[in-house]
Amino acid sequence: MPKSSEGQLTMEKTPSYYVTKEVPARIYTMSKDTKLIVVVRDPVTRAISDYTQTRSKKPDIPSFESLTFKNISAGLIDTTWSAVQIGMYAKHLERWLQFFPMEQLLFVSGELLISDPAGEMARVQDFLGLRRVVTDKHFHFNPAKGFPCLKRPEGNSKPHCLGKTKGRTHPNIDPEVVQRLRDFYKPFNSKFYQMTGHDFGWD
Ligand SMILES: Nc1ncnc2c1ncn2[C@@H]1O[C@H](COP(=O)(O)OS(=O)(=O)O)[C@@H](OP(=O)(O)O)[C@H]1O
Repeated sequence: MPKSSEGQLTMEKTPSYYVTKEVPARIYTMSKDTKLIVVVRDPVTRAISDYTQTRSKKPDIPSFESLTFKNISAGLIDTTWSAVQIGMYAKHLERWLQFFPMEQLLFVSGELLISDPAGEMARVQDFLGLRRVVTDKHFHFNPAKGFPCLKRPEGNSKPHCLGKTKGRTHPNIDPEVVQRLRDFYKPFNSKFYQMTGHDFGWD
């Protein structure tokens, strides 16, 4: 990581850090004061989003339904499938808490990042000890995309939306499978709400 000068913050983003076993110890060794920000969303939607992303690169992969189960008739969920495993947020958090206190972690709601981006960005800026420079003036909701886009508060420049690979249409998943996943995640979600002191409203 490059060093930050006075008045600067160095930031780095890697989605797989949160779930990679060796990472908390490595970051702690690098700098134990590091602040950690994780965007989390409903783990069921997250799994479907993950699958949609993989399928866009490998269209021949098996169905979501068949990948979800180790044994479909016994209803045994395959927790080794990364799309399922990543959403067990409480399990991953336990590893982080062996190195970092909860005060150094911020969990941003992926749902609120869409419905109230300025509100979530206020939490991020407060957490980082920054003035609230990014506000609702910086967001423009694009109804066609169904997502907020970034804009400059002054002038008429075109808002910047995320690219086509974000916000893809998800396939329809068998509602029974969705319900089985909901039931599976329930205890992990409750534990996560309890650990973070924040109810993300996924159940
Ligand atoms: N403003 C805005 N514009 C577009 N997309 C948005 C936005 N805010 C959040 N999202 C959601 O971000 C999801 C993609 O994020 P990823 O976690 O896949 O990104 S990354 O690959 O880890 O960088 C993506 O998930 P999918 O809808 O499943 O594609 C979006 O729902």
